[in-house]
Amino acid sequence: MTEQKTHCGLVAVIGAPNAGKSTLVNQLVGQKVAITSAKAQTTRARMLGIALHGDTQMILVDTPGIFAPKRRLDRAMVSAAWEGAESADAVLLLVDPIKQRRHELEPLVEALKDRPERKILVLNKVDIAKKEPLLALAQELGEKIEFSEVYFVSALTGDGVPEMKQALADLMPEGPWMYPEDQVSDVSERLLATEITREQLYQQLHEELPYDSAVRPEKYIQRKDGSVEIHQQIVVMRDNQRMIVLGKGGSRIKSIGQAAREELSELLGQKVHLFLHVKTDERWSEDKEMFEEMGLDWTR
Ligand SMILES: Nc1nc2c(ncn2[C@@H]2O[C@H](COP(=O)(O)OP(=O)(O)OP(=O)(O)O)[C@@H](O)[C@H]2O)c(=O)[nH]1
Repeated sequence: MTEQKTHCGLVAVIGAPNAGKSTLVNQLVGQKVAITSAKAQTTRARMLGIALHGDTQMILVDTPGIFAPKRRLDRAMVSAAWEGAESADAVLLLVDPIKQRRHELEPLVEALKDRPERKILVLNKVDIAKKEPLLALAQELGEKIEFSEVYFVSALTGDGVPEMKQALADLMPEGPWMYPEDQVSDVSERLLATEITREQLYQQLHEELPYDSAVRPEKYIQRKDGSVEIHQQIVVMRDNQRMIVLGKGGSRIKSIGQAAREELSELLGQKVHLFLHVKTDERWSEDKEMFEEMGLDWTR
């Protein structure tokens, strides 16, 4: 019997905030591994999504949107993004043709153009974008960066994604798989659980909740009856934000907890008991321990 050769490689997904990177990674993996939201900069730490295609395993690095960093949290996010791109077998530049802003794209173009990795341009949101500006943008970017390929996709509907996935798989070098066949991400269930709560916070509070909030894992207990008990702390900077998260008579936090619990039960395939606590800590974004819990590097 001839042994079948496997392929394995790294694909970095780079793009401005809100371009749809997490949505694309979820689509390529075939299940939700990264949270998404209409609020920019939802993705914080670098995370891996693991996609399979035939005998090929692709390790997708979903990077936080790159922007001009000022605060420590932002700087840590940006450096996590570039570390993700290093030594990748392909770097995907994902662009939202509708909302892309010049000042967000420029630094990306500058940083990418001389990099040695194979670069692929992916124009996203074809489900809502008009064809003419889409082609013009592809041409404009193609003049600045040497892309080996260009794809037009909708990460949301999946349109164009299978063709792109096939092409990416073909680029991956021969080698053993780095992760077991059934593993879809490198994020622990404990951390994924906090991300699901954070997604609900964003979805239910929209612009009311500033970007300065975090969800920390407190306890994660597997119960003997097959269910899991999860305790998390929602940290905000100010007391009025705490009141917003709690809502009238605790109604908002209840609804956030309920939605997060339902989604987690489905993802984990077991019954979930979720306990959320809201805490005000105006200095959390200067807290080393919290940074490390979120998988970010404090020293940047
Ligand atoms: N119509 C449409 N919307 C999309 C598409 N892809 C992503 N979106 C939406 O765009 C928003 C941003 O998507 P995300 O996947 O969170 O974007 P991101 O690039 O990971 O964002 P950051 O975490 O801020 O870096 C969400 O509301 C998505 O539902 C698409 O192909 N079509």
